[in-house]
Amino acid sequence: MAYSRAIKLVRPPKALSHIPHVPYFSYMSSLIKKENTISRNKRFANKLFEDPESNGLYLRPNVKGWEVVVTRPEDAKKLLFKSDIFPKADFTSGIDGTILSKFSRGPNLLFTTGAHWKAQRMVANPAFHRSAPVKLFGELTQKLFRVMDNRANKTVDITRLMEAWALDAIGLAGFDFDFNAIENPNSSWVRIYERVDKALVHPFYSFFPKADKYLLWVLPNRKQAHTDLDIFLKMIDNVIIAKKKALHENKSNKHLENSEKDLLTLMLESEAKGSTLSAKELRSNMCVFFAAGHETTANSLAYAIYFMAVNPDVQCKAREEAFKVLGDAQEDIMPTIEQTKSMDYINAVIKETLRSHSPALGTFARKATKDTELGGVLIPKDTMISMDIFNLHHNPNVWNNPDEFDPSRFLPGGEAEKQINNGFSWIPFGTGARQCIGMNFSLIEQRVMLSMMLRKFAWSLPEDSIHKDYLHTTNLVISSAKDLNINFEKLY
Ligand code: HEM
Repeated sequence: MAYSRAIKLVRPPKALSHIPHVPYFSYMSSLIKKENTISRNKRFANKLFEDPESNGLYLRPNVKGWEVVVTRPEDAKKLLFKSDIFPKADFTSGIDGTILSKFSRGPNLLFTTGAHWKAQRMVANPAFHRSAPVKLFGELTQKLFRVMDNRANKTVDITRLMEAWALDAIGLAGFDFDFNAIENPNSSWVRIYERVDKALVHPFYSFFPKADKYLLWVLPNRKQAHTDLDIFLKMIDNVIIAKKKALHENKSNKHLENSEKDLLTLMLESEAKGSTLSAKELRSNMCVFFAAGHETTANSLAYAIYFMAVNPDVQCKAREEAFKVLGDAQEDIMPTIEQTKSMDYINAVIKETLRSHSPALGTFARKATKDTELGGVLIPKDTMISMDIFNLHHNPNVWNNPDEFDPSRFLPGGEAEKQINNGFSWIPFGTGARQCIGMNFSLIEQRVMLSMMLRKFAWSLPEDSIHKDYLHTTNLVISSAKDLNINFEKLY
């Protein structure tokens, strides 16, 4: 029994034997050892692209079994648009009580499907359309400058700094809660959140969720993470109760423009006009905004800063644009929403960063509802399938010299515009009905922060950086770069 289960785990199903697969043990060992994203993909997937006959499909293990992975734009279109054939696979069942299920795998936008998901998206869409808190993002960037100014040493771990900035941004813009991570990265709320966040992505518990429930008595650190999570969830519950009360008593943050209100208030206001979400759904969505919106944006910002450090000409052009749009006075200028729309080059840098190193390495798996075809081969009913964003963005049959960082691809008349399947060859936020709801929110965050940063500092990579030859990123679902130190020089 145990033997046959083990065989089932390490060997792909017979029905999928026509699709090449990665070797189970070396792939798992690569995940557990947090092997660098580029080298993992070179070893396991890139070989496919060398074969002219390849349809870009391959098989790899996920937490629920084996999934087919897709790397071509034409297959992305079918997979992500035909949600009747390929709805999201259910990743919520069978793991009640784990950190993942308590924090993010609940009744929220990311994990529900069908009518349940639609009802939630109807409440959340108007909130995300109205939200564009440029003033808040600008003020947080000024706060960050004050902290950077006060440091004697101008070499900064940019991943840590962007994580602090993005945590304050999502706390305040999400539900008006101030972590104050920029000024006090060791505050108790920041530490609680960090411990929860770290516990969420632990590969061992992702693949062996039962240990997270039944073995806590021998796992004191894990038990502590559960306690931290309970405290964090209670805090969110209290914020929701207070917001609802304020709204009911007509005392919510009315003084703010709509675009500056937090997402929770905007969602509660949009509820007032029709469908409502339960307290559990609201809490679950707040958690998902953290899980899906914090590290993704933080890493995207850190990567953009890295790419501008190793491409000084790109940094120079981006700075010229920041001066052109915001003026060259020697003081902080916070962009308006209109100004963020006229930053063509900075936008191209952000887009090329997201092509080259999208923090979301892939989409969540879908599950085929019937026997169907993808990439010219049979996909049997119940097969799990996901989009490999990293390999799509690095597919040399799709992008010219994909390993080169070249923002001009995204300028008017550039390569991106000319691609026939353009809409599906650049999908850092996914595509189709389940496209990232926070896409514009995140792009605005990035335009505000980077344009202000470019006016205030020039930066470079230290001589001894481990990232000198290429950006070393790792992780299972959301990539990040460790020890990404950057030297900053103040311009005013
Ligand atoms: C650079 C930043 C971001 C990246 C790269 C990113 C990436 C993605 C991707 C690839 C998906 C689609 C997953 C799939 O199809 O399986 C997604 C969905 C989602 N993202 Fe983002 N995201 C980012 C920022 C944000 C932010 C800031 C928020 C919220 C404040 C957010 C909230 C969500 C939610 C709720 C979904 C699920 C939408 C649905 O299924 O209806 N994301 N994101």
